[in-house]
Amino acid sequence: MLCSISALQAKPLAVRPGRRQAACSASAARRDGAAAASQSGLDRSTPQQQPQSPKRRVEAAALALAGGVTLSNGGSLQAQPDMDIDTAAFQDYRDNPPARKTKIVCTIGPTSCTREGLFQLADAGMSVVRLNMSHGDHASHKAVVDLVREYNSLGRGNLAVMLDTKGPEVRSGDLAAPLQLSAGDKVTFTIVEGADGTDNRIGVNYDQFVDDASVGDMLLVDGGIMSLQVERITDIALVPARCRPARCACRCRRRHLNIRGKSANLPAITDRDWADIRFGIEVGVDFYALSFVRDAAVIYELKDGTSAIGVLAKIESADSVEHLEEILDAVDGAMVARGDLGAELPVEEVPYWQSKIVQGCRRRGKPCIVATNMLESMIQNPTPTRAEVSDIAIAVREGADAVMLSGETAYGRFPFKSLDTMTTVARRTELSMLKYHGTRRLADQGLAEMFAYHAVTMANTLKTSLVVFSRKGNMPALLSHYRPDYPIYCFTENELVQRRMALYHSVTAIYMRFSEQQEVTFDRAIGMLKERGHAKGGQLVAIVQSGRQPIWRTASTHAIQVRAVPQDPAEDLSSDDEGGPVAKFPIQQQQPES
Ligand SMILES: Nc1ncnc2c1ncn2[C@@H]1O[C@H](COP(=O)(O)OP(=O)(O)O)[C@@H](O)[C@H]1O
Ligand SMILES: C=C(OP(=O)(O)O)C(=O)O
Repeated sequence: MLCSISALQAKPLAVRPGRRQAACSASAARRDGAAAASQSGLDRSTPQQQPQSPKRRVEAAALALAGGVTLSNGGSLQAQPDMDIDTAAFQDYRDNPPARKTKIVCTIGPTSCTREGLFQLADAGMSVVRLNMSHGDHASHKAVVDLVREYNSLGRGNLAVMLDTKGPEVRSGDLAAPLQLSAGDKVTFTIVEGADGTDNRIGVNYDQFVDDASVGDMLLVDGGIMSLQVERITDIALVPARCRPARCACRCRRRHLNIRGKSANLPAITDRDWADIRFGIEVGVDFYALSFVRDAAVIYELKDGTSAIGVLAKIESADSVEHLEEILDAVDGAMVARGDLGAELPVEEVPYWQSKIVQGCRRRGKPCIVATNMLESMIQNPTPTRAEVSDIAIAVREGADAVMLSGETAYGRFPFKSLDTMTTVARRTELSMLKYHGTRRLADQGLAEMFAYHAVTMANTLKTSLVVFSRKGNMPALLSHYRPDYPIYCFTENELVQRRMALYHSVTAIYMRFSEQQEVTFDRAIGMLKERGHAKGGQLVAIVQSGRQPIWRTASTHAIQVRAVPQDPAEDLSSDDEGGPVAKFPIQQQQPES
């Protein structure tokens, strides 16, 4: 049984569905369909829910492979409205849920930096560890990276590390004691040394603060938790302001300060950031999240010296949204940093920008993280608010690659419950929206792009996972871009690629040494999928191999195949009237195209 589409660099597509392949696909399709129908007990009388005959599904797959079809759900060749809900598939998924597709970034801080804490978060579904360089020191961050390496080397998972630069941010200084303020109280922000909250005088780390502010401006503390109106600016660099809330505990210790609508006039990457960036190279982080990016120039500056490390732009300033398209063209991915974004821009504009940024990344096939305040109330409480749950669901529905926890896992009282809540909400949301849709329509016509597109269409039609072999990570990223219904298993012998995939939607990356022989490698990979419970005997998988150079000398540069996972003797070899029992793997050597 082998369905294979392959092409040498400039060759046209050839569809070669053999009889065995049709038989295998048909039997698997029948099993799928029957299982879904019996589990759901649903009335399938509407056209969209009509079970498709196995033959039609295979024909549909072949048609889809022949091109000209929009990315769609299992079997239907019509374009589906976005976020469609397929009730039968929902039931199917609920009974046999695949891996979560949306990744989770956790900020590591005092409550999660121990071996036990970090391992527990990792076991519970953390994909990427975020080091916030605004806090902690190099020694404490290095200790976290060491724990991540230990976790990965134990074979327990595949965590990536993201170093989030402090950036040219404006922050208040330390306080000797918490401040209690009442309405009408005046607060003075000053660059004069020694201000520690005494007499309501608070330090600021930015010398030009006074030049940027004007009387009447709103000064936001911690993204707007407190807002203060600037009443007076003195020539000794003081900014007195009136406190808005009736009575509040002033959360002013090392907090972000933003003047609404104005970006600070600081260098894009400060000396302190460069030191942190060098530290990132030394310890081998996988991503930089660059704070307060204003335009693309700073991205090129950073990428110049650090090519192996993915650069994500944090979109969090009025300047960055103005230059959004050029920034997204330059970066490897982005973060919707809603804390500062909602302080520099009117907060009601944040959802609009969130959608723009997520869609902008998805169009370019670049990963996007939605961050900040996702489960803020769980810093103190064991349960989320309904609004927080909806907020996560929206990010998942928009197709963000990842959602992020900040204070919830860094210093909150319920770091594990927060992660558990986020995981559950993400998965539930994914179950209710089987169909994501690719956003690019073969715009640049590259062969790899076309293969990714068709492989995803085929896998969706046949309801199979995708298996990809990758040396540089390009093909799994492309497959992820098209948001397949089922997981992408990326096999690689490059640990950097493996870790980087931790951020990409739907991708589970598995380290595996490739054999000189393609068939041995495929065999080994399918064996690993079975061992880890990702695939069962008799199931189909779509194998994709594509790149500028073939991995195996005798193989095509580009190939898509559908194969059946071999049955163990103990497994039920259910017979199939079109082709007999599913054959043992490997069934047939793939021949290179001449
Ligand atoms: N490495 C760290 N060491 C100490 N505290 C940390 C660390 N990382 C994060 N935190 C705490 O967690 C809070 C929330 O994290 P985050 O949202 O990343 O911070 P911020 O908004 O201050 O940039 C921080 O304000 C800080 O109190
Ligand atoms: C993620 C953000 O950045 P930081 O935690 O550095 O404030 C944000 O502003 O939302």
